[in-house]
Formats: sequence, structure tokens, C-alpha cells
Amino acid sequence: MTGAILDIRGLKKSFGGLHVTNDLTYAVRGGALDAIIGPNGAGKSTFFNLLTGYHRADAGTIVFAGEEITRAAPERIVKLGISRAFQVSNIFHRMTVFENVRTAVQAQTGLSLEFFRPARGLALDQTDEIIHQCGLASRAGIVSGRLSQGDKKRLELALALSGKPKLLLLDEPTAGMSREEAESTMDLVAALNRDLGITVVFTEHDIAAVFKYAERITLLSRGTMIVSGTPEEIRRNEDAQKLYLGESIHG
Ligand SMILES: Nc1ncnc2c1ncn2[C@@H]1O[C@H](COP(=O)(O)OP(=O)(O)OP(=O)(O)O)[C@@H](O)[C@H]1O
Repeated sequence: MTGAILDIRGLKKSFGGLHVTNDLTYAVRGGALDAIIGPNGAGKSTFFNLLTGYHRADAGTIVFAGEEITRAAPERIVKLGISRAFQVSNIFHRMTVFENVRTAVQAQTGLSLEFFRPARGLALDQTDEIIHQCGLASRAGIVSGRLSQGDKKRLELALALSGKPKLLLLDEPTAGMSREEAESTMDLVAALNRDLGITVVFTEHDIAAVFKYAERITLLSRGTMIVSGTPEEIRRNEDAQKLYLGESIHG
């Protein structure tokens, strides 16, 4: 793919005898907002674990922004610009929204705010900016444990932004949300993609969100890519219908 920010060829990973990632070739255009779908156990999380260096591939290559990262350590991959917002929350629930984001920004800069005043000012500016970008300004002083599900997801996105990512990986960003919260969360993801130019790849079981927001959809099953295309192409694809979508998108 020309203009690909992520280029994956022949990626393989097995656990015991189970081929969880099975000769996967996949590319993402810089600036894209793409979805990965598939049944439970299809290998979506494992794929993200390989991308972030949490698991080591058995074979194949992963190239990100022109650099091979197949065997890179997680810290190196984060530094190069891949950030992941987890399905399971990363938030410190007793801290306020502001304190959570400031802590993440501070961890990213690696400087102590207590001893280095210019760094402190920069970190506070960046904290404010991220809180605004994520629509959390009116929640900045609230203890994070008290946030609604939708606002918790906004905070997770804010924490992911602290690393100034080029590529954001989202595990089921609308899991456990009402329809309104899901829409509002995906509107924010789309805004971060459009306004900040961050490439986004998200996994999702919420098919309505996938078809509304994704520019390209890739269906995985048993660790293999079954089909990848525009929402319209996936909607019309017989394998996608048979393996995953069933009747759910006809209406
Ligand atoms: N560390 C591991 N050791 C052994 N098996 C694993 C490991 N991680 C994942 N698996 C297996 O790999 C398969 C794919 O799991 P994975 O979590 O990647 O799927 P998924 O598509 O993300 O599923 P879901 O939609 O339920 O989140 C499953 O059969 C799982 O049990």
C-alpha cells in the first residue's frame, strides 16, 4: 500500500499448537480510521499485542513509519508513536481527571515536575490541551472513579494522547456503553483522527459503530484475514456475511 504508516507481512504467532495469528498481511494508510472485526477468539487482541511488542512474532515483519519494529521492545514502540488505549482501564480512580492526565504527561516526558520548573509549565500546558481535546474540561476536577462510562473512555483516550501517538490502537472503545455514549465516544475518536491527524485502528463488536465510522474494515477469523475493504465492500461480501455479520446489518 502506498502511503502506509503500518505495513505487516506474513505475521505468525502460535501458542502451543494453536495458530492465533496465521500468515497475516495487513496495511494501514497514514491518517486512516480503520476497524478490525471478527468473532471472539479470532486473534484481534493478540494482533495488537504483537504490534505493541507485548508478544514476539514467530515469523513475518511489522514496519511502522518506515522502521521495522517486529522485534522491538514495547518502550521503543511507544517512543516511535504507537499508543494503545485498553479495554481494561488504566485510570487511577482516586485521582482527579487533571491529576491522571498530568501524571501520564509527566511519565512521558520522564522529568520530575518538582525539580525542573520549565518542564512543569510545559507539562501543565500539555495536560490542559489534552483535557480540552478530549472534551473533559468541565470534568477536570472530578475524581476519576466517579466518571460515567463514556467520560472514563475519554480519560483513557487522554492518557493515550500523552505519548503524542502517530497511531492509536483501541480495544473495543464502545464496550459496555449506551448507544449515546458509544456515539459520543466514536465522535471523539473521529475528531482526534481528523483534527490531530492520528491514525486509528480499533477492534469492535459494535457493528453499527464499525460501519458508521471505519474507513476500512478488516475481518479476522482464526488469525487469518478473511477480507479487507470499505464498509460497502464488507457489507456485500459473502464470507463476511457467513462468518460474522449474519443478518445483523441488513436492516
Ligand atoms: N497468552 C496466550 N496463551 C495461550 N493462548 C492464548 C494467549 N493469548 C491468546 N490466546 C488464545 O488465542 C486465541 C485468540 O485470542 P484473542 O484474545 O487474540 O482473540 P480476540 O479476537 O481478541 O477475542 P475477543 O473478541 O474475545 O476479545 C484464543 O483462542 C485465545 O485463547
